Amino acid sequence: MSDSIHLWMRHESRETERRAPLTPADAAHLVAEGLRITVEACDQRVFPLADYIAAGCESAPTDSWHELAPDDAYVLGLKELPDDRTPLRHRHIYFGHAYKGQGGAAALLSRFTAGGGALLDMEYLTDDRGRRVAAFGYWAGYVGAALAVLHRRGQLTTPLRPMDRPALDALLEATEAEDASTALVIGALGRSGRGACDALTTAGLTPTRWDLAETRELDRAALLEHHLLVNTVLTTDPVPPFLTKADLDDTARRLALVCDVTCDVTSECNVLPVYDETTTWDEPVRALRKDTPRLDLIAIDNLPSLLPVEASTAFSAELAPHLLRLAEWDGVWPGALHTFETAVQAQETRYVR
Ligand SMILES: NC(=O)c1ccc[n+]([C@@H]2O[C@H](COP(=O)([O-])OP(=O)(O)OC[C@H]3O[C@@H](n4cnc5c(N)ncnc54)[C@H](O)[C@@H]3O)[C@@H](O)[C@H]2O)c1
Repeated sequence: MSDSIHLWMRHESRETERRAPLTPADAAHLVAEGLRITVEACDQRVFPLADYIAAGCESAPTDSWHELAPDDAYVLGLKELPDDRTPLRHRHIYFGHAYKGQGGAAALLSRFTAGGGALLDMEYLTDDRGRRVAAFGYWAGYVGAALAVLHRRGQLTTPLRPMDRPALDALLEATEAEDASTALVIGALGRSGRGACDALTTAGLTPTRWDLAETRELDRAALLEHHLLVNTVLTTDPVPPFLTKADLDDTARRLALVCDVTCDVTSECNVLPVYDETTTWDEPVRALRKDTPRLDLIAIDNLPSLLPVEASTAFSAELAPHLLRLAEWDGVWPGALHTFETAVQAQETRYVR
């Protein structure tokens, strides 16, 4: 039984974030297994609060975890916490983006150290073979590639709004005639890569698929021959960049659009160090070069939110079995805590030096 575990699913502070890490159906299963689950009200969440209450969860006001969540509750979320610099005393399960030298990482880790809490980062919940157990990658890749295709076909309407897969597929299929674009997906064997390839296939294209083997010795000329590049690489070690500013100025390149699903913009591991800022739902496309020839960028870091039901349902199904194992503190959890503690130690060592 897991009756000592209290999960507190918080409100997401990003207005565009409609996903949830746990669906009402999976919450019902966890409650039946003895977990206590509190769900904060969240206007934009795709699943109504009433569905969680019907599933046996308790409710709490928006953003109330600071004051109301007991110290031993696990605060569950997806994206960033409000940036208010308060010390963090709980164990938080979410995507912290704090271990790869990203902007704001040191400040976030310091908040945990100050409050005595811990980050159990969803990106670092891994199995015995080091593979992530729960990820949104597939739908990120799917949506990213779909947006790229629609932009190339002049069919991308802004601002972007969440939809469901049948509606997105209908757009891709309706615009397929006469599109002779060549598309390259790098990281094609991963989750996002598979999603990207599936969307491109739905759109009637046949993507070139590169993964580790094909980039070991990067064929830059072949890369620049494609009209569209979708980057879905996940690397934790710095590698030589796939694109440089010199490539952007290459007048012979055919490459006209880059969709960076990875969005590791401020990280040391960024394989596309040719831009500094992600793009948004309001302005999803930015020109990196206006001529020589034109090169556009799509780099949206919350792509799966555009298909919130499909993305949440897939993610929750992967995560829920691991939440059940919090009580025994086995499986993915000790490793996630160790990763956090290692990051904190590394930060403290840097400060001492
Ligand atoms: N933009 C978004 O909204 C969004 C959402 C979810 C995930 N992501 C990001 O997408 C990225 C991919 O996630 P994933 O779940 O697909 O990861 P994954 O581990 O499933 O796949 C990554 C792939 O990259 C390949 N790879 C690693 N280094 C490579 C290299 N040097 N050359 C070629 N291929 C290489 C791996 O072999 C693997 O197949 C991550 O950085 C993740 O954070 C972005």
